[in-house]
Formats: sequence, C-alpha cells, structure tokens
Amino acid sequence: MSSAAEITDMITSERMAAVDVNAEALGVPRKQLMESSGNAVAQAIRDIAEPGARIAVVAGRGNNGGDAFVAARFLDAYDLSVHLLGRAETITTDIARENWGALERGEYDIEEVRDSTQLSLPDADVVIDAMLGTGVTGALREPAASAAEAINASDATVVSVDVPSGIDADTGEAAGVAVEADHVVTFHDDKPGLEGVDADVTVADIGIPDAAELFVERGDLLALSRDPQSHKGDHGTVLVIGGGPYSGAPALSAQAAFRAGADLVYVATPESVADAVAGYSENLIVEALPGDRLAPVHVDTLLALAEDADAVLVGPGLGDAEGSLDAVAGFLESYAGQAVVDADPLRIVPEVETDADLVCTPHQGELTAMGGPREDDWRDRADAVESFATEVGATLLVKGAYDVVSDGERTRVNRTGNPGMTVGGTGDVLAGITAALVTALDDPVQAAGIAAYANGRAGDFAVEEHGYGLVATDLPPRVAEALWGDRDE
Ligand SMILES: NC(=O)C1=CN([C@@H]2O[C@H](COP(=O)(O)OP(=O)(O)OC[C@H]3O[C@@H](n4cnc5c(N)ncnc54)[C@H](O)[C@@H]3O)[C@@H](O)[C@H]2O)[C@H](O)CC1
Ligand SMILES: [K+]
Repeated sequence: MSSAAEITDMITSERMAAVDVNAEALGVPRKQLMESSGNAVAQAIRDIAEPGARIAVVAGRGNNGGDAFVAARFLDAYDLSVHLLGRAETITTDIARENWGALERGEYDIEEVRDSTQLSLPDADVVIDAMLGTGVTGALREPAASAAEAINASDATVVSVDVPSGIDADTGEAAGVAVEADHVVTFHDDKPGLEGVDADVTVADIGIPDAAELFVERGDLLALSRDPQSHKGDHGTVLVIGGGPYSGAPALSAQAAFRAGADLVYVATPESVADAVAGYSENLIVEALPGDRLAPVHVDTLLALAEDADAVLVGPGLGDAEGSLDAVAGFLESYAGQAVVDADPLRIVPEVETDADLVCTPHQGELTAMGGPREDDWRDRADAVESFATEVGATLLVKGAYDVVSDGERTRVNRTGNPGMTVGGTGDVLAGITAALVTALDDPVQAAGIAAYANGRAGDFAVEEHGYGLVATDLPPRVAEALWGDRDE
C-alpha cells in the first residue's frame, strides 16, 4: 500500500494528476480548473494586500505559471507586473499559453525574462511565486534557481502557487534552492509535502467534483504507465488455480491476465481437464494436478508453484466440492502473497486465517454467501461494502451495474459495463484482469478499480459489435485496448 494511501486527507501529485484527468472525463476541463486556481490565488492576494500595492508575478512555463496568468486578470486593482522565465513560445501547455495570450492582448505589464539575473523585484510589495508546482523534478535549474534566490532576497511578502517552487509536493524535500513562502495557495486537497513548510497554507476548492475521486475513470489508467526499461517478469507472473468440473473458466481468467499485461501465466488444474485447458491457447503453461478435483493433497504443490508467482488467482471453475474448498482454505492458511479469490471459494474466505493480501471479487449472491450486505442503492452498497471489507480484512470488488471496490478505508465505484455482461464467464475475465493488475500496481484498491473499469469497457466495446449476444471470449481481446487504447468514448 503506497504511503500516501495512509494519509487519508491529502493527495499525492500522482493521484492529483489522475483526478485532474477524471475531472476532464466528467466534463470539467483543465482550463476551467486553471481559472478556478487563478481566482483562488487572486483572492489570497486581496486578503493580504491593499489595492494599488505592487505585485510581481514570477512565472514558469508550465501550468503553475498558467495559474498566475489567470490570477493577473483578477488583480486589475493592483500595480501588477508579470515576469515569464523564458520565451512565451516555449510555454509547455495550451491552457497556460492561452492565458498568457490574454495578458498580451490585454496590454498587461508583462516581460519575457531571458536572463534571471536581470529580474528586478526590489520594489514589489508582494511576489507571486508561480515558477513550478507539482511538475518539478530535481533541483531547480536556471533561470528558476536564480529567480528563487532573488525572491528570497526581496522584502516582499511571498505567495506561492500550489507548492513553493523547488519543493517536492509529495516529500516536502528541496533538492536545491527553494522559494521561502509566507503563504501557499494549494488546490483541491492538502499535499503531503506542505506539512513541513513554514507558511500559512490555504487549500482552495477549484471545483473538482467528488465524483472525480470516487468513480474510476480514464485518469486512473495513468497509474499503469510502464517503466520502459522493464524486463520479463517485472510485469507479473500470475498463477491461476482453477478448473476441475470446468475447463473454460481458468482458461478465460488466464487469457484475461495476459491481456491485462501479465508476462507469464501458469494454470494449476486437475489432470482431468488439463489437456482441455491447455488446448485453449499456446500462451498457457498448464500444471496438471492428480485427479479430477482440487484436493487438500495438492496444497504443497500449489504453495511451491505460488513461490514463482507475483499473484495467485484462486477459484475459476473450481466448483464447490468440499475437498476443493478445503484445499483452498489449506492453501490460503499457508500463503502470504497477493491472492485474488473468485467464485465458489469466496464463501470460505471469512472463516480462513491468512496472511495473504486478499482481493475478493464476488457478485451480489456470492457476497451474501460470504455473510456480506445486500443494498439496492449503489451509494448504500458502497457504504455497506466498505464496512464489510474491514470485517473480512480484504479488498472487496463487488460486481454489479455499479461495481464497488473497497478495502475499508478507500472506496471506488466503477460505472463501465452493460447488461450484456451477465453472460457466463465475464467474472472469470474480471478475476484474471485483477490478478494481473495487482502484480503491476502496489495498491490493490487501485488495481481492482482499474480491473472493473477495463472489464466493463471491454464489454462496452464488445456490445457495439455483438449487441447482447456478446460472450465472455469477446472480452480478453478488448481488454488491452480498454487499458492502453485511445478509444475515447
Ligand atoms: N488539478 C490540479 O492540481 C491543477 C493544477 N494546476 C497547476 O498545474 C501545476 C502543475 O503544472 P505542470 O505543467 O504539470 O508543471 P509545473 O508548472 O509545476 O512545472 C513544469 C515546468 O517546470 C519545468 N521544470 C521541471 N522541473 C524543473 C526544475 N527542477 N528546474 C526548472 N524547471 C523545471 C518543466 O520543464 C516545465 O516547464 C500545479 O502545480 C498547479 O499549479 C492547474 O492549473 C489546474 C489544475
Ligand atoms: K510555485
């Protein structure tokens, strides 16, 4: 679990970037957020400086600077000048460039600073530090470094936009020189890195709807951007323990795990169906277990196989023979890694003592069989599932028209999918995606949320072509597109 997840009322820059994109997906574009950010900065200035005071804006070429270009338009009552560190054509985003353009056309007192040693601030009453915010990487480079020195050397009151330039928003560290702010106006939520900053911090609401944090949307997919240097095995080895009465379910889960980015997928399945499972795809590596049902005698073999996996998926097609459920209980009692539990074994989870990091993927009927709540309204279900997740001590992904994901602390809701997905096998696909993503992310709630989102989107793509005649095998080929494609609906 990432450390920031434990700081419930703050937000890391990675999550902020995701929430930003989710807001856009919900119809609140970034430029609107920038307008609100700038307005909040201007409000802070009005609270500390009298009209007519001399305000100097020192702006960078990213959206942090963009916020201050917006603020300038709300500060016409002041003697304001804007100093851009660099050439206007190198401003890095459209929304910042458009706001700079408004200052140019509005004949504001603006300049492009070529050499920051020429930056003159001596007579400013207030300096707005809008050089860098959450986009900073490493120690401040020129011209920002000299500009930070000049700001710190001035007698002006310093108001930093979002984060004092040079400070890392997540850690609070400054790799080099950083602006010493008197005030900080940060946006949407407090930032972990501001804890240790000796300034008064205002957290400004910039109109990001709560839904941008609650619902899983395309911003959450940013978490899956991969380290290009990764090599085989970095992106997850998954062991699927399934089959026995059935052979299709474990194969569906295994295929889905591949499409969600797993590098290697092993399937441990009774020998009675091992050939059938292997026959579905050359990609599958099938380990045959003696007999025709999973049994307690297999537990040691499963634990040995699990040693080589980053996550285990237990359940698809296992059936509910008592011996099979006992085998799952025996496996979980000794296994301490990441496990996704689906289908029949779900009902035994509440009685099993395990050190494994569990993600359970029940539909409503299986949730009830686990002793879980039944609520028809999705909001009530989200609250009830959050409480039950604490009781079970696992991350729950409760499938429904609105999927609910919760570990008892953080709760997400997924709205993708359609009624065509009630067809058998889509749960096996979702379980396989979930197993692959828990190996790719160190955050089971995020992994399960994205899995539900991708499974539903794959189903939405499939229903375009097959209507409600879609079948589960239509989903895996569309999962990769749902996660990494650029279809925009
Ligand atoms: N939802 C929100 O939180 C919103 C935040 N807004 C503001 O956007 C900035 C983040 O903007 P971004 O463009 O991503 O990055 P920055 O402007 O912070 O900086 C990028 C800029 O800086 C250069 N750079 C990076 N590291 C260094 C360095 N060590 N030295 C010098 N220069 C550096 C980089 O090359 C870029 O040019 C956030 O803080 C908020 O202020 C949005 O306005 C609205 C929504
Ligand atoms: K700043």
